[in-house]
Amino acid sequence: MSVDKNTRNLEPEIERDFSRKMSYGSYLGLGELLSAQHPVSGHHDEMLFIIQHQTSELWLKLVLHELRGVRLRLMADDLRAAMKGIARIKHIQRSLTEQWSVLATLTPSEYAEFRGDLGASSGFQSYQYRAVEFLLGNKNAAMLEVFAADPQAQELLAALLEESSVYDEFIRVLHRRGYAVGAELLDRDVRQAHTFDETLMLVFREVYEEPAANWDIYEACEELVDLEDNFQLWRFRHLLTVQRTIGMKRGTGGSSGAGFLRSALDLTFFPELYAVRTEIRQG
Ligand code: HEM
Ligand SMILES: N[C@@H](CC(=O)c1ccccc1NC=O)C(=O)O
Repeated sequence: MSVDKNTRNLEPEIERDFSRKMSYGSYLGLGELLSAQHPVSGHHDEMLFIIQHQTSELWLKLVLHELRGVRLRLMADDLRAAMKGIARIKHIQRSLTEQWSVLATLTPSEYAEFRGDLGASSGFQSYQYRAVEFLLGNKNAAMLEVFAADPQAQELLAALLEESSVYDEFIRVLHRRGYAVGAELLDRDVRQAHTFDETLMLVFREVYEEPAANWDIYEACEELVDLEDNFQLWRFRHLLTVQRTIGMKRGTGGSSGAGFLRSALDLTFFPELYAVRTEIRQG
């Protein structure tokens, strides 16, 4: 069908009556989604700030959903299906990191006009962000305090704190495959952050020294490194955005600000997978 006067004719078969049928908007809950933006300052740029956070939270919701799926597939020893989930998460992470450039168009002067209206609210109170950290194995029970006024969020984090992480389950796959994973690691207190384990690093050295003999594990290890890399890139872009927007001011959430965020770059999910790089012996 050709276009006349730069106007497209609507084909007669196109559905028009949604009084009894599910429509695009009703399926997606757009009524709710698009009425959830409530600027408090009256400043033009606050809409950007709100939407940047809301889209990030939506993607975090999917990351959590996929991480739970990955954990289940690892429990079922289905490494290939687990890797499919990680591949998707990696794309979401790239999108989340890329999105910082939109917020970087907010100048310090513009932000200063409505920052005071944000009160004590801060991304530090993002329970989904914390849930992702927990699911990857960086548990921190002290984080739960912040959610005392939000019982649903606190319960979700309390439950995740008690559960095994994606990394715990990957380590169990290694054990079931016959790799020499230490018993202390298999019986570790999952409420604590995972910390460096020498025997696990030695298992990875075996894998990395003979990739062909350990192919799917080797591949999974590299996928996990990608995941941590991407997570750190997001943190770093957040730090840079914070520095260019509020400099060295304290955070609305009460922290020292940039210094506190920089210290998050020292956190690690899969320390043995980085340490093994130093240990690989030359052939
Ligand atoms: C101009 C933009 C932003 C500024 C100036 C900013 C600033 C800060 C600061 C200073 C903190 C430290 C906690 C505090 O004392 O408040 C923080 C934490 C945090 N922010 Fe932002 N932020 C910005 C945008 C965002 C966006 C778009 C997200 C996306 C969800 C986000 C998510 C977080 C998270 C998850 C934390 C906790 C990080 C951690 O525990 O290491 N922030 N932010
Ligand atoms: N912590 C930021 C405020 C902020 O960025 C923020 C405020 C409310 C909801 C989300 C936020 N984003 C990230 O921290 C600041 O100190 O300016």
